[in-house]
Amino acid sequence: MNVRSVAVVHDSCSVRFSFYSPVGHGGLAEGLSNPLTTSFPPSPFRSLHRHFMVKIQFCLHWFTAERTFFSVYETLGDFNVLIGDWELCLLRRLKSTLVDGMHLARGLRRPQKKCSFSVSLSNVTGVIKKDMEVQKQKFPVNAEDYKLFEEVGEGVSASVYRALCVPLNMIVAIKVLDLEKCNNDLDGIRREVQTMSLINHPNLLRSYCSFSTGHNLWVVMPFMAGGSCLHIMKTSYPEGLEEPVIATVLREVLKALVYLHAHGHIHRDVKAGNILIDDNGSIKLADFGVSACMFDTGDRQRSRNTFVGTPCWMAPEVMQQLHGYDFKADIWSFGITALELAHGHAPFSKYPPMKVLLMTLQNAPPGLDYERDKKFSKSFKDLVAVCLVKDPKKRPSSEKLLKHPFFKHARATDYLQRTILDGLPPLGDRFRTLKAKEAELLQNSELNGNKEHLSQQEYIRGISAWNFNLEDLKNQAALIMDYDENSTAEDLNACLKQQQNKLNGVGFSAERSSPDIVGSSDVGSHLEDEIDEVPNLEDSFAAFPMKPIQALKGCFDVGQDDVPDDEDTMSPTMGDENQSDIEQHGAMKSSLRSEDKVEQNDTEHKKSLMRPTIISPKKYLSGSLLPDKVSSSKKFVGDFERESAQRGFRGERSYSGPLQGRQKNSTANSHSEDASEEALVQRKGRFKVTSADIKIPVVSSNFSGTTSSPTSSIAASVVSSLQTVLYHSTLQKEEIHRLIKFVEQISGNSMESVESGNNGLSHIPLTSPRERELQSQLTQLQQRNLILAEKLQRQKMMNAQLESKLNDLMKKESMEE
Ligand SMILES: Nc1ncnc2c1ncn2[C@@H]1O[C@H](COP(=O)(O)OP(=O)(O)OP(=O)(O)O)[C@@H](O)[C@H]1O
Repeated sequence: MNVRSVAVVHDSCSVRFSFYSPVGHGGLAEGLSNPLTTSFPPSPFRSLHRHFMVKIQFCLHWFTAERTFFSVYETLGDFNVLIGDWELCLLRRLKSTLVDGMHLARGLRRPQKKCSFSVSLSNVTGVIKKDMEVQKQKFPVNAEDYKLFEEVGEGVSASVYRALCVPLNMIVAIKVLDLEKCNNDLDGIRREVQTMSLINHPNLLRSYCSFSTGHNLWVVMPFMAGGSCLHIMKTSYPEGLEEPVIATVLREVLKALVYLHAHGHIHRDVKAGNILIDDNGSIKLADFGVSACMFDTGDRQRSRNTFVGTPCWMAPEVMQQLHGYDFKADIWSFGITALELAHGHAPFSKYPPMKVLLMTLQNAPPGLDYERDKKFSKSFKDLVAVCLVKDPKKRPSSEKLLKHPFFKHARATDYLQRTILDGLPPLGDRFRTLKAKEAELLQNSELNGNKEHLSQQEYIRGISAWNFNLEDLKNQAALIMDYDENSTAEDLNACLKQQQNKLNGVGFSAERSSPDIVGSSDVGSHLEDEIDEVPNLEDSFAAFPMKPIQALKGCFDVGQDDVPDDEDTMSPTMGDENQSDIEQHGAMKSSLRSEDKVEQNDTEHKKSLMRPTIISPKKYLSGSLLPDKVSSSKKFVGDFERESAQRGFRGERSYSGPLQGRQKNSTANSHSEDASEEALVQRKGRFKVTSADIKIPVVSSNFSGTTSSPTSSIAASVVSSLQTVLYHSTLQKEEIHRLIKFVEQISGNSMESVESGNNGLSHIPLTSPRERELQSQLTQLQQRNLILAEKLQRQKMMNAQLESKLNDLMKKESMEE
């Protein structure tokens, strides 16, 4: 099929509908809800044997027998025409347009007689033409046919260059992946490349071709001259974008998601950094490195239980890994992306991943609730609210979401060209400037010894090399409330109200838009279930709080110097010592709280109420967030490097790694033959641990030199469950602390020691039923705590027995050998 003929056939399309509308716009609405009677023109795409997109220009005339009372000329965005689905698609689309039209007609408020409208479809637009024409071209698969120019982007696994495809005389982008450095994620790369070559949607970044050269894989794709939305925000809009811009960008992204979901894919990494803009304002969603297919079966199906994504954007069900997840995970990330575009950064982005996980699970979903969000429309706030519902079932599908009234604020994509792209320096220059800034920041921070400030800054700016040490991780496992230091006094009030509402709602994890509570309020009951299920090892592994910790331990960079002597602190072989470690941690937090200064004024007082458990941000993210190469003077691709890259040789530049951490990781991999290490895949900015892949390390001092046996894995699992119990126990302690703190705040009494349990409480005069209710909850929690401690003790004994049996078994085995 040649492009020209599509255009011609398409040109001739014209649709005419009529329906009877007895009274005013109400009648129109009625008319819309009935099937429209019409004969559709034949699909102009009949002869095409695949899906593809068209952009339709239409002119809508609304008229009665006497006169046309209004006309609307509009361009329908790209819409997906499925073969054989033409009528349905058209009808659906027109209906939604008519609803828009109806809003316009609302002002008329006059009885109508017979109403009809006609729609003429004008043409397939240039974008599609371009795509189709480009698609038809054959891209060479030799590195010599491409000329690499400047570097325009960098990710975990790759660097991206602007390049010229010499035979076609066309500017393209080439993603260069160093296969040697990504060899623990070849499957991911294969999936990414495959998905990119198969997708066909104007809002998705596809690849023209890919080939390997030396130990590099080159993926040739359209060059998106505007770069990513994150890049644009970093350069010019650190406080976020304007609402019509956000609406326009999000609508395009949503169209991409509708397509992906309709084809059974979950993107799993929707965020501003993966939304690319071309110089004409068109938008493409990129990065299919962690996408998954719902139609996968067998082993691949397990990927839908994979702990994957980027923490701030990750849906609660993805973190929990309890029942797997589906397309709705993308809707959550989409909601977070909306907030990211509105504020310039994602919610919780200043916190380290462990906290992000806990906050996502325990806090009410973030939203546009603060004073600074007053400028945003109700429909925007609603869009965010419907996406950020903890229960995935209650989130709308992408298709439904596309009909959300918020998208009425969306404009044609050339609006983006006129607004956010106008005046921007070329992408390569921007990329270079940003990198130089980052390097400078790194240098200054290192000079000032102020790494944590740097970490936070960089993290907020989107550079998320998840680089930890274990001690930090443990410290991060603190429950904190959503409190933003940048908030205004009104924000604080709003936040206070929110927190009080949460308290009033008994649990601490109120769901703004959903009554479902995912969090600590029901920890006790869950916990009891878990304890009862200890022998059911599969289930015990599925318990949330343990998994992220294990996942984080294995997944992130734990540099040699970061690893404490008690390296197995969080490992399943954790013994009493480690238990006391966790307790110590709890104690540390409570001591921190007790050190809280008496607040001077009201606002400060409120602040203290809102962040009772924020712990010192000491060493949030250990180590640099920047690639090694950033700090080196050799940051920008020079001729030599270009040449090297063209020869498939990238020398010392570890592009594919984040960098410091990634290199450490690969070192760790190389020096460790431990299979448990191999299964864990580390990524910068997002992490990926397949539950099926995680092999819990079972090596302990007791079993030194042994490989895992069924018995040892049972022991490991039991210990893992114990850890879960411990963890829950810590969580409960925190709940108690918070309750006490709250009671303290409202009664105006200070308590000497929260650790004194009931005794401490008895000093408080209970003046209101609410206080009494809280106290009874507190007592219940404390009782549960006691029961749990007992159960824990029993489990410990069981574990000791198992260990001794295991030792006996092993002795026997070694004697037999
Ligand atoms: N086609 C393109 N045109 C212009 N810039 C691009 C293009 N593709 C990618 N980039 C830029 O390069 C950056 C890294 O690309 P990409 O996200 O594909 O790499 P990655 O290794 O998968 O990254 P990560 O896993 O960290 O998200 C992007 O954030 C974007 O800024």
